[in-house]
Amino acid sequence: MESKQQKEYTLEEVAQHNKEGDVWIVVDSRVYDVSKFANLHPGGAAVLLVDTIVGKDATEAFFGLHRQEVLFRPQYARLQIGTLKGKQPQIKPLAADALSLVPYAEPSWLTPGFSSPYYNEGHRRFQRAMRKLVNEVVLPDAITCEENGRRISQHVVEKLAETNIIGMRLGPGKYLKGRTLLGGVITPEEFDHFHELIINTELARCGTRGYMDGLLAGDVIGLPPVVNFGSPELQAKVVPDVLAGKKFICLAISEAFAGSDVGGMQTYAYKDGNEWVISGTKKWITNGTFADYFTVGCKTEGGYTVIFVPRSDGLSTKPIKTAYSATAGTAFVTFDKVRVPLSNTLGKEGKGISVILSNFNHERWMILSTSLSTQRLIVEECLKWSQQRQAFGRSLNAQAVVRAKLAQMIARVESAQSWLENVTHQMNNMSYDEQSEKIAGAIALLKQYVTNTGRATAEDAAQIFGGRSITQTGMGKLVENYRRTSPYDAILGGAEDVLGDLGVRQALRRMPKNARL
Ligand code: HEM
Repeated sequence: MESKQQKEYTLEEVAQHNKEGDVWIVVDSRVYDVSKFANLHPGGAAVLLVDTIVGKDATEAFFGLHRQEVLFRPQYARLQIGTLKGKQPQIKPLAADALSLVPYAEPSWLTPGFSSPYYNEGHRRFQRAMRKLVNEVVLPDAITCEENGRRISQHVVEKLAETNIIGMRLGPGKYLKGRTLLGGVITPEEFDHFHELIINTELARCGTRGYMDGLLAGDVIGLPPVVNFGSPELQAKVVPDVLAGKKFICLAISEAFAGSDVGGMQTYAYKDGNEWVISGTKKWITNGTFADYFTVGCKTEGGYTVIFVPRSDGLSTKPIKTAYSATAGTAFVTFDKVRVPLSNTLGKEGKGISVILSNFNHERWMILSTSLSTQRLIVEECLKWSQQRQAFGRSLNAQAVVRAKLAQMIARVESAQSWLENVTHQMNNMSYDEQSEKIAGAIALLKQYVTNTGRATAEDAAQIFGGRSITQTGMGKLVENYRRTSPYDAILGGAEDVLGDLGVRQALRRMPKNARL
């Protein structure tokens, strides 16, 4: 906040204000009067009074200890009284839709001078609008909710509904017909999986993993079985309200008895007249604490069946404490003789496994694309930090060992991005069923690769950030969040090892019988 009245000062004038009760400092050519603030300073008053800081240009010390956003928070911006004579501040808040100029901070299609076969002008317009919306509406809520554990704010839900992001996150489909997408930057007919990839990428840049799931991930995985396998009557009753953000749905498959091995589910449904009666429990259900609807995997006579269950008497949810934020709404769900009409069956009775499996591909693709986006954010954090952090008399990136870590990080994120864009291109050109048959294995392998490399990058980032990587505020806050929560990506939607095996088994099934060296 540089107001017009602000004066210009020389370094000599600043130097006059160099004692307790009269403390001026310079950060990035901005002159601050921190005399009164000193006693409120979270880092203490004493650090502001040392010889090398008080009355001096403290830019280097400042950026060794604070993120630049500190300077732009209104309560701190108002401490600025002027600028250094003849100097212009170099660091300014970025526009809400700005791209980062740090190398590898953006995928190559967003890097000036680079081209891509996958994206057109519509994708670029869409990306800019998404970034703006995320920075202006989603990010402030993400930061607050990640910390206080409350569910996503209703005004954000309403914005996601108004822009039809809730619908778009399900992928291209009939439910988008006639809708205005992101203020009309593209038409529903243009919408493809690359737009959806952009949504995932931009949302994940908040760097708040619990909130990323709290951001209605339940809708993304719970609604497709209704859309793809529900009766027209059920769809008419459920889909519009969920897309409008008036109701929330979640996917209830995993149990304490069965996680990645869905065949081990024990929740049981039997028929009584024209109703299902459901009993059992579900665990780790994302958004379950606040969901109105549950898409439930049940054991039934002769197989498994997926059933749509509204919240009702007999269905109870309680929060599960996890290592990430309670904003995700992770729940333990209990069904105590819950009754729903037989017409709530999703897909064919006894054929629920194929409903669940076909849903998994999109879920895994969503998780890995958000995970990769945050992995890239961490690469950007490390590139910036290793440049600004001075240790042993020089920047961290002057150390070969740090550059070697950066090399690995960049290579991991870039290789995964190329693979992801290839897979996304295949999704654009295959039906839902074809995707299950042909690229379920590739998606599983790619998810294994992204989550495995993600954790390696989280560990490397922790070495680069040192103690800052274990604090939830300040310089290392994004690294801390990612390092704590990247293991989620390696588990949710199928454990990493299981997915690797699935990918190889699918390849082995397709091996020509006569393949020989
Ligand atoms: C305009 C001037 C300044 C403002 C508004 C400011 C504000 C803050 C804030 C908000 C924090 C909490 C951590 C965070 O949110 O990042 C903090 C921490 C800190 N500040 Fe400042 N600060 C200023 C100048 C300085 C200077 C010149 C020094 C010089 C050494 C300094 C040293 C520290 C230290 C040591 C911490 C604790 C860091 C940590 O826990 O890792 N601050 N400051």
